[in-house]
Amino acid sequence: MDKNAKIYIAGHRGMVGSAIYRKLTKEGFNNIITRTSSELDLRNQVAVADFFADEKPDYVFLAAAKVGGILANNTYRADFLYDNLQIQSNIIHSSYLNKVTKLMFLGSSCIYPKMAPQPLKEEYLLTGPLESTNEPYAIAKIAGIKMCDAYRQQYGCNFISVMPTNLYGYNDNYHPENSHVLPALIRRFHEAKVAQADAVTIWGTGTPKREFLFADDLAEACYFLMQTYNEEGLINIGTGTDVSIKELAELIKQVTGYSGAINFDSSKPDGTPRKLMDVSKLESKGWKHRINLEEGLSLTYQDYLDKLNKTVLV
Ligand SMILES: NC(=O)C1=CN([C@@H]2O[C@H](COP(=O)(O)OP(=O)(O)OC[C@H]3O[C@@H](n4cnc5c(N)ncnc54)[C@H](OP(=O)(O)O)[C@@H]3O)[C@@H](O)[C@H]2O)C=CC1
Ligand SMILES: C[C@H]1O[C@H](OP(=O)(O)OP(=O)(O)OC[C@H]2O[C@@H](n3cnc4c(=O)[nH]c(N)nc43)[C@H](O)[C@@H]2O)[C@@H](O)[C@@H](O)C1=O
Repeated sequence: MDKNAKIYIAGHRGMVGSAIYRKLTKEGFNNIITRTSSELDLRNQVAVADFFADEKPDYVFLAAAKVGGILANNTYRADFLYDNLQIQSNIIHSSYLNKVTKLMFLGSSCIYPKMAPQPLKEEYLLTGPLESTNEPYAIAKIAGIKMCDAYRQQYGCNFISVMPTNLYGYNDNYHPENSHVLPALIRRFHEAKVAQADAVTIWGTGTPKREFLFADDLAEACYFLMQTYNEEGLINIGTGTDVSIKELAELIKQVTGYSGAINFDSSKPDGTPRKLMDVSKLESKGWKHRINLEEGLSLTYQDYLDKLNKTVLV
């Protein structure tokens, strides 16, 4: 990528998009274009077509999506399917029409079958039933992978698909119900500490295992792959190690300095029992994560505290 290349980051205000923006700016790219969702609703086919025809970007990072944790995915099933299909279809098709040099589509580890062998290899895609809580989101993401492949096969477009594991970091969403587990627990433990509460309640049994990657590490991987990887299919991005939700809760308890008890609410869904990425394909290409969970959690908690000083969280 030339430093003057016109690069569109879709979703630049989100956790991932903002990390990619920071990385590209740090690397000296000076022609990055962005739009907020109120300036450009990516579900709107005509608006997206006009935007691409006017701007004609050279590279596209597709990091805009309807995103949320297990409860949001399960509750807003129609929105997760419709919004994501619309956003990605509009951007991918307009990228083809306007001869984008290269596009990166971001999927998610939830595209793999619920009971797939661990660690998850790229070849396990479409080999079994999906986890029901996030099936609509996963179906949209699988459609995105297949769309990138189809445009490559039929039109020769260099559109690639990357599958990040569960992410966390700066600019995360701390909504008490709709967020992912890691930001939800940072907020819950912090608020329990301030309120001197006796116990914090965690959803589910605490036994599911998850792999967590710091969003700035993901941005490094996306930058690396945008320059070096040009294949159809998919490539996992993760750390290759995971923890149970109970272990995560203990770590967050420590980082936030909370001293009470931890309870489990098994009426809430556990979701997929485990989704550990096989990162051998990525590592064989020369990329490895740098920030471990303990370090990333401290950075994220500090970001949460900074945010609390500036805004009132809903
Ligand atoms: N968070 C995670 O754990 C994981 C995320 N991913 C993937 O990474 C990508 C980014 O996720 P993340 O950064 O966490 O998500 P965020 O929710 O933090 O950011 C999503 C961004 O998408 C934009 N967006 C959403 N809907 C629209 C719309 N209709 N029109 C225009 N823009 C829209 C928002 O823009 P605005 O701010 O302007 O409203 C927002 O900035 C997604 O593809 C997601 O599936 C993959 C694996 C795990
Ligand atoms: C990234 C990924 O994110 C989603 O899948 P998920 O991995 O299941 O995500 P999650 O972070 O919401 O939960 C992880 C685990 O943690 C437990 N858990 C405990 N306590 C809280 C809690 O307070 N909030 C949340 N959200 N979960 C909690 C929860 O019960 C579950 O066992 C997808 O829908 C899909 O969209 C996707 O791709």
